[in-house]
Amino acid sequence: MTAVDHGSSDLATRLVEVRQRNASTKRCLDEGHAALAEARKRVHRLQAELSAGQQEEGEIVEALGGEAAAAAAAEGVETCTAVGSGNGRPEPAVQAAHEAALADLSQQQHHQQEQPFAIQQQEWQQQQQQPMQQQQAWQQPAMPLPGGAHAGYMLPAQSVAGPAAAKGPPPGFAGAAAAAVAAIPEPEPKPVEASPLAPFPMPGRPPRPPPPAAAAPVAPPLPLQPPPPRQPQEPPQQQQQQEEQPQPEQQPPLQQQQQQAAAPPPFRRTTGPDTANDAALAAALGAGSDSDDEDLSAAMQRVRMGHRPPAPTNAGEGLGSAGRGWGRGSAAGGRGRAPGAPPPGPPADEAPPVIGGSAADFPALGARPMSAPAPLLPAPAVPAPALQPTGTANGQQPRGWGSGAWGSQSLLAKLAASAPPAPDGPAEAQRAAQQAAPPAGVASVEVLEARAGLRVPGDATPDATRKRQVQQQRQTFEHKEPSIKGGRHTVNVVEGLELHRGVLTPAEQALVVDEVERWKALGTSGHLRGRTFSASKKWLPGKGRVTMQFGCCYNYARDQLGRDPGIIPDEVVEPMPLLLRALCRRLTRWGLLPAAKEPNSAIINIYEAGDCIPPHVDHFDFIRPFCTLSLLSEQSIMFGQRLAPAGPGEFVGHGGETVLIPLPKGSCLVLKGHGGDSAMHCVPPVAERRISITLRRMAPEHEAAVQREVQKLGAAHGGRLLGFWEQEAAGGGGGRRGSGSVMIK
Ligand SMILES: O=C(O)CCC(=O)C(=O)O
Ligand SMILES: [Fe+2]
Repeated sequence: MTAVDHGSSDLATRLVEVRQRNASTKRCLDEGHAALAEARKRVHRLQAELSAGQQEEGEIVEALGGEAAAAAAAEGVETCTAVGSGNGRPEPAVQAAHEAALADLSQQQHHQQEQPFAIQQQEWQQQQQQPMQQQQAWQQPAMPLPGGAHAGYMLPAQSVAGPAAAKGPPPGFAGAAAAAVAAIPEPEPKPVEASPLAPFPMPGRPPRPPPPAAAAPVAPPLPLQPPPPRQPQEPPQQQQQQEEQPQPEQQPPLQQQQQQAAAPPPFRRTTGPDTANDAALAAALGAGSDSDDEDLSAAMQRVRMGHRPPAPTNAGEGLGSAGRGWGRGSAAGGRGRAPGAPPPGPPADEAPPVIGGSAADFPALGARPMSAPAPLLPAPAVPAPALQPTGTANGQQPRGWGSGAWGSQSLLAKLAASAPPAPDGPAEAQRAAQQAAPPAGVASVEVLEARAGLRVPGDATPDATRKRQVQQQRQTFEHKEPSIKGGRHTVNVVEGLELHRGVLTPAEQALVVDEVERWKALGTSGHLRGRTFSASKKWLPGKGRVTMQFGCCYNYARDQLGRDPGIIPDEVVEPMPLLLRALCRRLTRWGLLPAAKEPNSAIINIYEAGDCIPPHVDHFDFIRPFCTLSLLSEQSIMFGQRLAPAGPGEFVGHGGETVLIPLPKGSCLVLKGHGGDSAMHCVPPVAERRISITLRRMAPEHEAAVQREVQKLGAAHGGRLLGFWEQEAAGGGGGRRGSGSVMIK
């Protein structure tokens, strides 16, 4: 055989080998695809099953009525009292019966609400006498927590250290297929078509005997303990995997325990400074006079003199000046009370009783329109502020409300363009800020923020410094529980949550609160478009949560017109005010949210003492991550794999387990991962007035639909829609009662 023969035979052998290997790889790939398809199908099936279960559950609970359901829950019956939830789809007759029952409740609520609570207390006391490690954990939260048994404790404001464990392949797959499947991102949690975990989604539970803890009294009281002081710098943490094999519980470090025992700093009040009017600023900036302070002042003055409704007397009050966030009542609400502690909220003689209940009970946005949408007026003889062409934000300009038709883009573009680079240290920050200082005549990001009403004029703290300070305080959380899916898995209920403190300084909080109060006054007097503003009927004390939504209309529950929970594009609401857009821009500029996910919608919740928001998972019409900002008082948000109302203003977790995270004033809680996708959350009755601003970005298809409707409405009137703040800035007196909006060609 010649050398050439040898060569070609080697090649032939190699060819066979390579072909075999390729065939094998292809087989694995096919297997991977098949496994993926199966997994997707399974997820879809489970979600459909869940949706159907929720619906059935809602109907049963609806039929039972709030009180009976609460009693059932207190008796350990597995029930999720999503009374009247959108998933429940109550028939009109059932709905009417429910309304009547609730009306009765409003007459007799005092007596009726005592019963479930009494039952719970009794059971709780009985349970206290049982020497269970689990209960000791509740009583002694600062002590080491037993594995998986620490129910309902106040989650220490503590970062979770440690790298995320590598996510192993799902059981049953091996080799390349397993790797392929393991590498697949979690399927989009969208496919629940009927009502994906919408309003107060009480996810259905597979039929199985209740776990031992479920039969226990639902009220594992939480210890009243102050949240620990802010931690100094903490390195960024990797996300925890959602479900892991059981691991030994981590014991809180001694230092942290001591910090928890420390008394909170005194609560102080200040009066917020008057706010600059963002509308006037936007108009002036939009007209190209971004450095013309005279124009700005004149426009602001015009707004203040002519079009500003009287602010409520409490506007701007109640802000802790220290910004440290240890407000009173951080452990208030829900099942998070210490044994023997009084119910949450203000003293009994001034606190209205809270009735737990349905989506419809709470002033759920869009649950039912409180008033007919404001009629459109013909185009007024008001000159439109000349708006600049849209700019780019961090290179990725969100579409929708942020662009064109609804307002000045120029300010936001400048905000983004003038953002200083990320610094590495304090000196670096200063240098970076100086280097990034815009040339003469170009407004800096600090100035632009001030013009948007977000930053106090004269506050020259470099944006880069603020960004670094906030980033250094990022906190992540861990609370592992046995997975409700069963098996040996545990789940970190709060995986993916991030708490960022100091996103707004106390003075900035005052600015924002002042604006929110002003918007509320506009809404109360009927000056905001359609369903932008939604107030409680107030026929049930304690349910007076006022809500305002900007950017899109969102149905928490099925509405009177039979529309499902989710974004309702044809209910056009006010666009995002400039202040909120500047705030969203800050969040992306500082890296709290990805630039591509900059929020374009907002829901503002104004809680009076005793108000709450029932358990829910935010609708998947909004993408993750999203976030919620806290103002006025520090209150706690509760998370759990499954949460359900268990009595008046009482929420209980699956097996009694809940996690409370105190939300300091000026902080921003980012929700994603398990904490944003799967775990439920609620805000138990608040002890003090609180405002939260939930900022979310619509999924692209919804954003497009909303935009279409806005344009359609504009075109139908031969112009385009202006937001209320644009009208104010235009000096057109927007906010004429009933108008809600004007058209400007
Ligand atoms: O008030 C909060 O912090 C939470 C609000 C919330 O969960 C929501 O708007 O979906
Ligand atoms: Fe929420």
